[in-house]
Amino acid sequence: MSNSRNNGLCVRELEAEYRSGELALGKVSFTLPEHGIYTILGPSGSGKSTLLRAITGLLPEYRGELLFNGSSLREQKVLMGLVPQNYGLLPWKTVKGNIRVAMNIAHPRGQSKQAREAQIDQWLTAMGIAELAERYPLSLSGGQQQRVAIARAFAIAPSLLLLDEPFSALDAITRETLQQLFLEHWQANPATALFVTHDVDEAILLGQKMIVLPSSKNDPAEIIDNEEVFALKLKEKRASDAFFAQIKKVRKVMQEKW
Ligand SMILES: Nc1ncnc2c1ncn2[C@@H]1O[C@H](COP(=O)(O)OP(=O)(O)OP(=O)(O)O)[C@@H](O)[C@H]1O
Repeated sequence: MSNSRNNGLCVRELEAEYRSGELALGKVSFTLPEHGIYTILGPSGSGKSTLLRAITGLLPEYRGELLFNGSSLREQKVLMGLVPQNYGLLPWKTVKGNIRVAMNIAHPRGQSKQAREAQIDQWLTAMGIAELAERYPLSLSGGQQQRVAIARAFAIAPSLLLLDEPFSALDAITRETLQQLFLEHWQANPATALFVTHDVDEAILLGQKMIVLPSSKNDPAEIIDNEEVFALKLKEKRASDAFFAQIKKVRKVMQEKW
């Protein structure tokens, strides 16, 4: 039986390998409360994508436990929105078609066709890409494809939202705009979210906690509380003392663990 106390995603001693005897992800444990957002930092190869793959079910073999709302994640149907590193868009579908397919799969007996189309239009407008609706993914820039992937992930109203470096292809200004957009939409459409990034500032700006994976798979991950920064408005965060203090803290952990 689940209760509100253990609602959310619980990762217990999760460990994975692709080749026998070679750890891709060391033992990682954390509890992400329902509608919470944690960011994940880690050096290249530390297992960030592997962790997301285990959660989505794309990596069927792992040791340890994954619980959602108190029960095994694998034994229940949890609607997940994934923004993968390569955006994962279907090249033969238009922008609108990509979002439509995801919505049809996620909610096969959902709203009327008309309501669904209106919702797709709303998400495209929210992400500032309404004019790209009939374009095909290969004709879009990396940043535009990322917006489509984010719109698609939000449009299915997932319980779990998993983002693997979603803003990596963007210039600094567009990245800031999308961070703002992302936070606004996450607040209005709360999902339990894990956000992988290589960018320390971004991890501190977006996460209630930061999970820092070590380079050695035998060391434990470091979990850094970030509620003070998280409580501020995004625009205020960058100039706050708390933000600079967190940068120092995260860099110290990186020096010790990377
Ligand atoms: N399909 C695969 N087959 C074999 N080994 C893999 C596979 N995918 C990842 N690995 C290995 O697992 C380890 C963790 O990889 P993963 O992609 O999870 O790291 P990451 O932290 O996401 O890296 P990056 O920041 O570079 O994206 C690495 O040593 C990698 O070489």
